[in-house]
Amino acid sequence: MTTADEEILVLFGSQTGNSEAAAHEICSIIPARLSPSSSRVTSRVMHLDDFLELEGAGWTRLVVIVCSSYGVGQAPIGARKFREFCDEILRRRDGKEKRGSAPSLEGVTFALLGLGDSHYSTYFRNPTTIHDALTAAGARRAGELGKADASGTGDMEQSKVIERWIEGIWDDLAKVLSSKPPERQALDRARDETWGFCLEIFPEWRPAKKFAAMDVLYLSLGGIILALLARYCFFVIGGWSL
Ligand SMILES: Cc1cc2nc3c(=O)[nH]c(=O)nc-3n(C[C@H](O)[C@H](O)[C@H](O)COP(=O)(O)O)c2cc1C
Repeated sequence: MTTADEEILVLFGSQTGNSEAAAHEICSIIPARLSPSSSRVTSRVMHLDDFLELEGAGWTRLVVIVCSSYGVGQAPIGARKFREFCDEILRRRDGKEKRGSAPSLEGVTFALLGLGDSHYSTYFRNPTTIHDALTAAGARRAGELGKADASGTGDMEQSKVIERWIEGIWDDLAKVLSSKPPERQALDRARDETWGFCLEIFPEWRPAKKFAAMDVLYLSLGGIILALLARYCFFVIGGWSL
């Protein structure tokens, strides 16, 4: 008998496509490498920002993150909002931001492959920030923190480091999946608190007010009154003209 499917999200941010290619590769291998005979593991790949905004931060118990640094230690395309999210967690941890608290990511485990270039004085700043923020919020890291340096040479060439990290991560990921799963409430709480936190820092994400039942009632009443008025006018004007 097979048990329920388990989904792993592969989240990325990438300016020139390297992290994106690695994320897609990891996502395509996950089902074959991590599905035990008794269940099916599925995977989806998406931008870190889309995970927050479009997926409403629906944390799975295991996420794999692949992300580079861009600008001056900043986030690349598809990870800028996620970086703001991480910066805010660290500001609150360090007491630089007094209001509110950071979301709890207890129950979430992440694997992280970071890309950067050691020629920059801000080498690896973005992956480091992601790592520190997630752990500060209570998430646990699985496996080695991957550090793929675009200036690496020989054995440390970036593409080789990426392939080695991908080849070496499966036992760590399998260990997470074979361990006791977190309580459903823990992941629900991580999702709700992350989403609430995002609404604080990105107020523009607040959904436009939907029509409530009372709005529909008032609109219907308004329509009926208008129809009655029109009918009244029709008879009055009709009566005069006779
Ligand atoms: C304009 C520019 C700015 C960059 N800034 C940084 C940086 O601040 N820190 C860093 O570690 N790497 C930096 N990098 C290097 C990239 O992170 C590296 O090339 C990486 O492989 C890009 O991966 P991606 O294709 O997934 O974006 C920068 C690269 C460019 C082209």
